[in-house]
Amino acid sequence: MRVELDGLGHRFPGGPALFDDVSDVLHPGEVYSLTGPSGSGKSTLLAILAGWIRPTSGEVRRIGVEAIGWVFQNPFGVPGRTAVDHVALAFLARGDHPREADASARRQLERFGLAESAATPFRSLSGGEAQRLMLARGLAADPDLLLVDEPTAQLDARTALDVNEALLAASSPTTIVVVATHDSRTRDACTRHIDLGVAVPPADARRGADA
Ligand SMILES: Nc1ncnc2c1ncn2[C@@H]1O[C@H](COP(=O)(O)OP(=O)(O)OP(=O)(O)O)[C@@H](O)[C@H]1O
Repeated sequence: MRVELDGLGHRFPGGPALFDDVSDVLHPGEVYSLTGPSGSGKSTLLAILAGWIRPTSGEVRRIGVEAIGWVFQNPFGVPGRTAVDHVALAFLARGDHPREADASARRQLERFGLAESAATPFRSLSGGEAQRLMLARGLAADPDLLLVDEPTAQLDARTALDVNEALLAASSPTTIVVVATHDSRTRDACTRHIDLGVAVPPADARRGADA
């Protein structure tokens, strides 16, 4: 299984070129950071990887990738359901027996430093705990490709540190993980890096488009 990025570039109609000629091959077992300044197209590239947006140049080849999961920057869950319920649901959806699903969910929570919060309702989790729960749940579903958009954007520095540490636990031999971030510490927690570089100033980009 792999995802091949072949000369990817994108420009929304009437907008500047966001990135150009991005090529890489993504493999399971790695956690890829996707960095670049605000507006450089990180979220757009995630959407291209997911197949939601067609790039204006180049091609994405998803080889053997069927299930794609997302973790968004705003954690969402069922307020009254416990942390362990959120993760167990992913195992139940994979066909596990409820007792096995519960045990697997607890192991998964432990991996993400949430063992103590297993019985805590989602509404009472801190922002960092909720974000780690989203990562735990995202990986529990065992997607082939997990796309994580700015996981620390809404968090203070101390809480972001916990989430960055959780990213170190996010590597899975059966999942390609891609994390869009502008946080250098989140980048450092990843095992491989894709940098979209400096955003092209709109005026220059338009001149390029008109040329
Ligand atoms: N559907 C769309 N149509 C037109 N322009 C868009 C669309 N989606 C995003 N853009 C523009 O494309 C640019 C890149 O957006 P994107 O969200 O991909 O960047 P980003 O690097 O993730 O930014 P940030 O770090 O601020 O989240 C922005 O200027 C944005 O306004």
